[in-house]
Amino acid sequence: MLLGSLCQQLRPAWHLQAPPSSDTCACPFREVATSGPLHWSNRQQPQSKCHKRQRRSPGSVASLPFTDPRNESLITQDLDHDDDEPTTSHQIARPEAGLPDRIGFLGAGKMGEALIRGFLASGVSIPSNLSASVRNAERQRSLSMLGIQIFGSATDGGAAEIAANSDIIIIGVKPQQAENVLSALAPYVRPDHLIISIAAGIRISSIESLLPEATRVVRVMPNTPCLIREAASAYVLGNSATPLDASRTFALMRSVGVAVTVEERLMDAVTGLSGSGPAYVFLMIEALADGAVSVGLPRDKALFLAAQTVVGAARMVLEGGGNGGIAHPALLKDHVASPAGTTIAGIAELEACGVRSAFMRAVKAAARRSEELT
Ligand SMILES: NC(=O)C1=CN([C@@H]2O[C@H](COP(=O)(O)OP(=O)(O)OC[C@H]3O[C@@H](n4cnc5c(N)ncnc54)[C@H](O)[C@@H]3O)[C@@H](O)[C@H]2O)C=CC1
Ligand SMILES: O=C(O)[C@@H]1CCC=N1
Repeated sequence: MLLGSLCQQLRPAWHLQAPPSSDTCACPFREVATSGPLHWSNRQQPQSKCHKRQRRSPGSVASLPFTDPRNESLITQDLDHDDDEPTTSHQIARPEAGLPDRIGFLGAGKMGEALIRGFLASGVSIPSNLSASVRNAERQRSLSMLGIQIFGSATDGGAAEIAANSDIIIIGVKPQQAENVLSALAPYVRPDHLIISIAAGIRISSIESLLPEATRVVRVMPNTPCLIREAASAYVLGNSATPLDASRTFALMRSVGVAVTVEERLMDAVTGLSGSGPAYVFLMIEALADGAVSVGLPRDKALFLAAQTVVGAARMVLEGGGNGGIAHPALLKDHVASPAGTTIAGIAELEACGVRSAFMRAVKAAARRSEELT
């Protein structure tokens, strides 16, 4: 109720778009909802979809004065991702064959495994359509427990096996290993392959220069919450990637979280923010819990409350803007801080420690490092 009244006060300044007046949504996404060729599903597709289905809004505060990226993506891309629906048989189609895409990983470490587990959990793929080229014997054993096909090192025959058994090939090695692995892959790349690189810093032009002419390449920056289907990913198309490749990439990444398109010059910024960001937040959660432990809270309860506080606050930003929009965090912050209260005392300490500047510097430093990896 308090949030609602704040919204009323601030709506003229912050809320630019009037919501649809009835339950019948006229958004453009409705038009494309049934037209996408991408889903190979034995479930009946919904009759219509619109942006209203993306998030349930628990209240409204005030939307930021820009287009919500969730709507932008969903208007041009087709993927049904409803948390209430079962998550099976929702694989991405290989349009030429009318079959699900087979996805092969060249390198499947922490990020590759997070993607594999996320794809399996979402139902966007099934074990028999997934494979990985894995160098390390212990990882081969642990990944084979997922039921996916395992091949050896990419530079020792694995790349050929992955190419022969995949429609989409994900480059999942460290940036420093990408050149060797791409060179090993190059002789086996077919025109129908889609190559997705998740390597930080490695430019599309570098990838394309190592592969046959007109290879279809997409660069993606995911993050580890793919594992629990809460990723924030960004992607950019290479010169020969088709609109269908964009849709397949979007469908894959949307199945494990949210995904937006950006220009390639912004991929370093994305890497510094959402690629590396989970680590900043883990550190923040640990530090919040440490603070609570230092004033007497048991460790387990401190961690639990700290993590849920971050989840709750993030969801208020994502869902509190009304009509599915994003709320301004400053407004939400003001609403927690009472005059002469506890919160403003805590905030004064954070400001004295330069916490804003520290977060800004962290993102900038990580983005700079991404630039250096080129
Ligand atoms: N870890 C993260 O949060 C994120 C990582 N990335 C990117 O994902 C890529 C992988 O990162 P991580 O998973 O963290 O690293 P990782 O070191 O855990 O995984 C890389 C894997 O590639 C394997 N590998 C190396 N050479 C190989 C070869 N010739 N054949 C087969 N496998 C080989 C390694 O044994 C290892 O298991 C990097 O390029 C990174 O920039 C992108 C977004 C987030
Ligand atoms: O730390 C790294 O280099 C990778 C890229 C983004 C997140 N982790």
